[in-house]
Amino acid sequence: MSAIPSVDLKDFVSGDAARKEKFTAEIGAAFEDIGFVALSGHFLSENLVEQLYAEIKKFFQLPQITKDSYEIEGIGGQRGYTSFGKEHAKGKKEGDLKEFWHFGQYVENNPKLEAEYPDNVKVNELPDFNDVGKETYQMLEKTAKYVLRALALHLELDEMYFDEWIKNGNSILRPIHYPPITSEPKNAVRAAAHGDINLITLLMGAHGKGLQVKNHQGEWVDAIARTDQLMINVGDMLSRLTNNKLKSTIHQVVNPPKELWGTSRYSIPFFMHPVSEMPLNCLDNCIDEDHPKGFEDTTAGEYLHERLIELGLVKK
Ligand SMILES: O=C(O)CCC(=O)C(=O)O
Ligand SMILES: [Fe+2]
Repeated sequence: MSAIPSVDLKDFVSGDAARKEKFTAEIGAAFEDIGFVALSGHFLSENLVEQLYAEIKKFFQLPQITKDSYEIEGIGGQRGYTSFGKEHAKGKKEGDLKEFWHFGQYVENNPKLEAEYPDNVKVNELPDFNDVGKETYQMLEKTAKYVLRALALHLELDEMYFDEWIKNGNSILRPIHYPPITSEPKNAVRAAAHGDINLITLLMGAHGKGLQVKNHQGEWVDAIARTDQLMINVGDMLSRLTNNKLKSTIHQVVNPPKELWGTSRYSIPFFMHPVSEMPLNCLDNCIDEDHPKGFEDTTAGEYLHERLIELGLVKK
């Protein structure tokens, strides 16, 4: 049996109260324990997923000089391309063995946020890349909205509690390419052990081996999803908000065995962020004598800024 429980979002949106409660209880229990679930019944079609993989493979195969022209100074890697080895996990000096692209929010009817967020970057060489990225972004955002509604119910909040904070939120869709390994990586790994910064992460591409999650015994367990499932996990923002009732579990992507060094890995996390004003102050109903308040008050914007400095993406 897999260490990661499976849930089906169709239960939540079925219109059947018992199925909705079942989904809420299952995902709530999983997020209080291992912090990860494999989710089917999401809003991504097979066709869209195939198209996105095709586009991102084409992008990462472009000449390095073309890719470099999409790496934009001064926006902390928040949009466009980030080259190989730039990002490192918190507290680690070796860069991760990956290059990636960022799609950001498509703001609607909000001039303040349009000014706050960097513009999305258009890849001129690939006519469909941008539209396919946008559609995937919006389908994952919709999936995340329902997952957060279930979590709100689990936390005994209003079902729509997160809705106002995630509308036009600062989420990021990050197609990642881990290239073939060509020489002994020493201490560097594809993605060193880390917790995600955001509220929740929806990960496409966890079908092969590589992603591992640290369980409560401190052992690394494989997190492998079926092809129709997204891997979903709690990020540090949600862990803070819930005073660590929901667990942001440390995970990593290990290097393959030497005979597979010649293969690339492609994965596509969607990091669900709220707007920067969202308070991350621990919820009152998550604080009691046995669970004293464990985190200082902050906002999503302040917290994100602090964490991007630690990752080497933003300078102080
Ligand atoms: O590549 C993966 O499967 C996971 C990547 C990851 O954990 C991350 O980018 O935060
Ligand atoms: Fe992660």
